[in-house]
Amino acid sequence: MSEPTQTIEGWYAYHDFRTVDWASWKSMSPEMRQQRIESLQAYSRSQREIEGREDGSYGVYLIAGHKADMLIVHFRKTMEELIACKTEFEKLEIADELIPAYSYVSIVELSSYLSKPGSDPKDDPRLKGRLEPKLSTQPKHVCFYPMNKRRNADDNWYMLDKEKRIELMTSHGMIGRSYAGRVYQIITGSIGFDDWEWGVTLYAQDPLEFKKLIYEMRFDEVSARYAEFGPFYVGHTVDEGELAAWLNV
Ligand code: VOV
Repeated sequence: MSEPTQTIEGWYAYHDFRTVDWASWKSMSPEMRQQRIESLQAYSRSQREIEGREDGSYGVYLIAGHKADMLIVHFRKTMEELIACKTEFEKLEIADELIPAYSYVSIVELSSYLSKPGSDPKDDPRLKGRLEPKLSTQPKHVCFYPMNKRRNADDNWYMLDKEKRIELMTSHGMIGRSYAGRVYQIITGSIGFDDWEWGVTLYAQDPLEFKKLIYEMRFDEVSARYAEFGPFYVGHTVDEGELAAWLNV
């Protein structure tokens, strides 16, 4: 058996994709719409306060294409809190108009591939920011997709020996680092939690950087040979005022 890679985990993550039922939304009276928008804004503001308490993080995004219209991301200390976030949202009146399109449950994960042998990654103070990322400080655009590492008879990531996996991940890290300051990645592990093995959440000021980075990685062996991808979602962050303007009919 190959030696499993040690991982350390941070906040639990819930990516909640929604589609607006525009027909139902448009058929409401302006007063009903306004009331629902205001309660969504109040909910959103209260969720954002979690960052100040360092107990989690929250972000709202508009999504391009027909797969979803918006994305709400919750980071929390426990799985129970993720469920509470979901329930609190569903109890809002406007949730009846925001139809679930996709969701992803995972936990922020760092693997030990590139850490120095013998060192305890938990001793590194820089890690806190990576394990407990603040969504409010991320660049404007977001890209999310789930992925697996392949387990075919010929190409099975989980049967490679540790040295080979370190070699491949080193090459992966080098490509990623050439995008330093332009693309920020949050890797969340989801084995046992959701249908894929990882969620990849990327942030960039310019969405074209997503295409450039992901394309370049396709040529790198770890992605070319071992990666399998789920659906891709791309969009940008909005504050409460922009959210209200977007919902305004
Ligand atoms: C800004 C870009 C960027 C950078 C700098 C970066 C670096 C790194 C490092 C240093 C490490 C390993 C240690 C750790 O920190 O965990 C990882 C780990 C990982 N990555 Fe990565 N990655 C990036 C970006 C990046 C992208 C775009 C993808 C999607 C792949 C693609 O083809 O679409 C990805 C995937 C992953 C995954 C699934 C893991 C976990 C793999 C496992 O088997 O455990 N990643 N990644």
